[in-house]
Order: sequence, then structure tokens, then C-alpha cells
Amino acid sequence: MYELRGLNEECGLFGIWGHPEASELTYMALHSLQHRGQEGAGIVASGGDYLFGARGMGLLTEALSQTQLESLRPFSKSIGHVRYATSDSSALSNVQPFLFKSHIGDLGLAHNGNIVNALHIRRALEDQGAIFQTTSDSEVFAHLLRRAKGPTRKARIKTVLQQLKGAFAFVILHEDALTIALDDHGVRPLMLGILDGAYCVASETCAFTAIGAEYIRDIEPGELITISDDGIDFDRYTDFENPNMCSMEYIYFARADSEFRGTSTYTIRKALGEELAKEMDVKADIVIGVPDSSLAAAKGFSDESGIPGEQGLLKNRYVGRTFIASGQEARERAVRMKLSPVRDIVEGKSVIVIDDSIVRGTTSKFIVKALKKAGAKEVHMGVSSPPLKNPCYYGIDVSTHAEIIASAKSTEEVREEIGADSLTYLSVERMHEVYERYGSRGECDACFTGNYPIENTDGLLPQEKDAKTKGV
Ligand SMILES: O=P(O)(O)OC[C@H]1O[C@H](OP(=O)(O)OP(=O)(O)O)[C@H](O)[C@@H]1O
Ligand SMILES: NC(=O)CC[C@H](N)C(=O)O
Ligand code: SF4
Ligand SMILES: [Mg+2]
Repeated sequence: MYELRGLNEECGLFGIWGHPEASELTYMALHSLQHRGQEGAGIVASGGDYLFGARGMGLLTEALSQTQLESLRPFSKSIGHVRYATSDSSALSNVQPFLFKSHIGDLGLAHNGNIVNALHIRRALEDQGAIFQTTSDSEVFAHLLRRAKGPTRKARIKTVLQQLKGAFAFVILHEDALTIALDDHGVRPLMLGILDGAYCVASETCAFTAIGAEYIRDIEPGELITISDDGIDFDRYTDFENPNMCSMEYIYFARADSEFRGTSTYTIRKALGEELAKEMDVKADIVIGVPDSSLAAAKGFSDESGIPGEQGLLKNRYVGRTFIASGQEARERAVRMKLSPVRDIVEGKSVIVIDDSIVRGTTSKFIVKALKKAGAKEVHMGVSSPPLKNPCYYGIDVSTHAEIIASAKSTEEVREEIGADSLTYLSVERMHEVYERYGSRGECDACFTGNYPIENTDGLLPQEKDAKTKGV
């Protein structure tokens, strides 16, 4: 089973403490975070003395049965996770939340991101006798916590977090507390909310909307929050803070209605489209966006340029997951199933197509061809982000250099390959200007610029590490 998306392997987190319908709310919240991961899902809930969990493969509706959900219904504290994984690591054992048992208490663990020194830590722990159950980087947290020394659990958690490098948003459940931690670069989003007096945490605010919770604020890089029956405790595990929110969250990953510091992703994407219009000097009859994630940018482009916006491409929303093998030919077939042009809108017209990103170029190549076949006179591509050139080490499967079309090609060479009449990308400077305008304190742009904010200690891509954990 393979899903055709430009970029993969983000994950969605949720947690809630002290609500009579905790597991049902977690299920609903995960449903709204489904776009962040479709390979597996799970829930772990606290029954007071022990934790109980259920997880499965696939979309949330397939992963958890009614019987499993019923068994979690009585509990008032729970966490949940939706996961996307690359081929080999998609085993059920890697689906989160993980549930660890020990005589000092149970631990439920949900992680979004990628720990870039996990392989080093894992090797050292294995040499000391630890046996890992999964090939996931996230598991090192549990082993380190069990070994950590310190007067309180919070002190021990701090010690562990200080040893980890990379991107990590953690939602951690013990019988008596819900702990939330975000790495000191704040690469992945994490939001705090409240519902009927019960605190909750989610990767995106769309989860709060889905359950009727109030969005309190974004969790800050380096923050460590503990929620228990005694209330909420705000702390930090480090004084270091270097905000580097993933640019791709704004551009593509997050749902358009999700908010960052009170501004919706839709508004940010629209502004990216407006800025692109200032940089793209092309005359055309109409502007169309590539559904779904680029519609906001296309609206911004149309508003700024004065060129009328149309819905010239339709997306078959039921082709989310396709029964096809990976490989370029299969991808091309899947794009054909997914997108189709509206002939009488584009026929005889010169068209500007706005997409939010070009990764392998499969989508844009197909669109240019399909629009021309439908009678478009000219097809100009506008991309509301800079040329994507490098892989990501912080939890996103942007794949290898070899698969990324702009990795070794100039913009003119990419234009030629996708067959467009012109190709314009947004500049890195204007992209950052937009984020700053909406209160962002700093963004990672490494897949565009190669300036990685966190050194990749393990020196491997997340998908390469999986094999290494097995000694391959
Ligand atoms: O160059 P490619 O490798 O084809 O990838 C880029 C495309 O992938 C993403 O969309 P996706 O198909 O994931 O769907 P969405 O926009 O509906 O989320 C992105 O928005 C581009 O359209
Ligand atoms: N991309 C993610 O957030 C995945 C989380 C974790 N690294 C895993 O492999 O499951
Ligand atoms: S490298 Fe790109 S995808 Fe990865 S965290 Fe940075 S901006 Fe996001
Ligand atoms: Mg798209």
C-alpha cells in the first residue's frame, strides 16, 4: 500500500488530561490530524494504576476497531498518534504511541520528528545490554528515561531531553501525569488547548476545532509542560532556544485551517502566493491552483496580480491511498487518477498554475501535459516556495538528492523537464518575510538552502537508519 504524496513521514500527536470522554476525544482529534500520517494510528489511556493501549496499521478508521475503542472508553487521560512511515519501517511495532511496562510504572510515548543522534544512543545502549523492540528512533527516549538518575521524574525527563538532538515533539503519558516537550529548535508544531477545564495538546489547532476545545497558545522551543491532577506546570528543559519551525509546515503539511500564533495556514499560504505574484512577471488569462494545498497560494496570486482565478483542476478526493507499488511509473499513473483539468476553463487560454512545491516533478509534469492536452495555449508554473533541493533529517521524507528534481538542476532545466512555458519559484527572502510578518521567530529552510540548523549526528536519512538498526 502506498500513498502518493509529494512529501511524507510527518506525524500527528494529541493528548488530553482529565476529561471523562478522553479516548473518544482523542479519536476525534486524531481524525482531524489524519493528513499528518496514514500508515498507522494508536491511543494509550491511563486507567489510574496502569496504562492501556490500542494501535493498528492504516488510516485511523482501519487501525482501531470499535471493540478496542470501547475498552479505552472508561479512562479520562489519553494520548494518540497518527504515523506515516517509509516502506521498511511501516511495521506495526513502529506504530505509536509506544507502551512500555516496568515495575516503577507504565510509560506511553508519542513522538513527532526525528532524533538525529538516535542511532548513536541506540548502539551504546545495546552494548550495555538493552534490547530494542522497534526500529524507530523514538524508542531511545524510553530506554534513556528508565536509566536516568534524578530526584524527580521531571528531573529525569530533563536529563533525557538534554541528551537528544534533532526534532522532537513528545507527548508522554504516565499513570499520574501528561508530559509535553518540544525540542529547543521547535521544528515541529505543538499546541496547547483546553476543553471543559481539561488541558489538551495537539500537533495542530485543527484538532482543537474538531473537539470544540479552545486553543491557548503555541508551545515554545525547549518547553517542558507537566499536567496532572495538581494542575499545570510550565518549565523548560534547557536555556538554549533557537526557533527553527519547519517551513514546509506552513507551505504544505499543516491543514489550511490550522493556526500558528493565531494566524491560519491559509492566510500564510495566501501571502506566499501574493509575494510570488510580485516576483513572477508573466501575463496570462487565468490563474489556477493545484488542489488541495495550493488553492490558498493561487488565491493570493490572483488577488495580487489581478489575473482572474479559476478552478481549472479537479482532485479526486478518494485517491488518497492507492493500491500501487512505488516507482516513478506508478506515481505518474496515480497523479492521473488524482488530478484532472476542466477543459472549457482552460481551452484556448494562457494559464498560470500555482503549486506549493515541486519535489520529484511528477505532479507538475503531468499537469502541464494535461492542461495542454485540454487546449491550454500556454502553461506557466509558479511555485509558492523556493526550489526544493535537499533531503530533510528532521522527520520528513523528502527523499534522496537523486529523487529531487531541482537538486542538481537549474530552474531552466527543471522548466524544460516539466515542459512548462515558464517556471518561477518564490525567493527564500520573500518566504521568510511572510513568516516574520505573521510572528514566526525563525524557520528551518534547509531543504531549500542546505543550511541545516541542527547537525545530523548520525549522518543518515531517517529511512536509511531503519536498516542500520538491524545491522544491515
Ligand atoms: O513534485 P511531486 O513529487 O509531484 O510533489 C509535489 C506535489 O506534492 C504535493 O501535493 P500532494 O499530491 O501531496 O497533495 P495535496 O496538495 O492535495 O496535499 C505538493 O502540494 C505538490 O503538488
Ligand atoms: N516523522 C515522524 O514524526 C515519525 C516519528 C518517529 N521518528 C517515527 O519514526 O515513528
Ligand atoms: S529541512 Fe525542510 S522539511 Fe525538513 S524541517 Fe527543514 S524546512 Fe522542514
Ligand atoms: Mg499538491
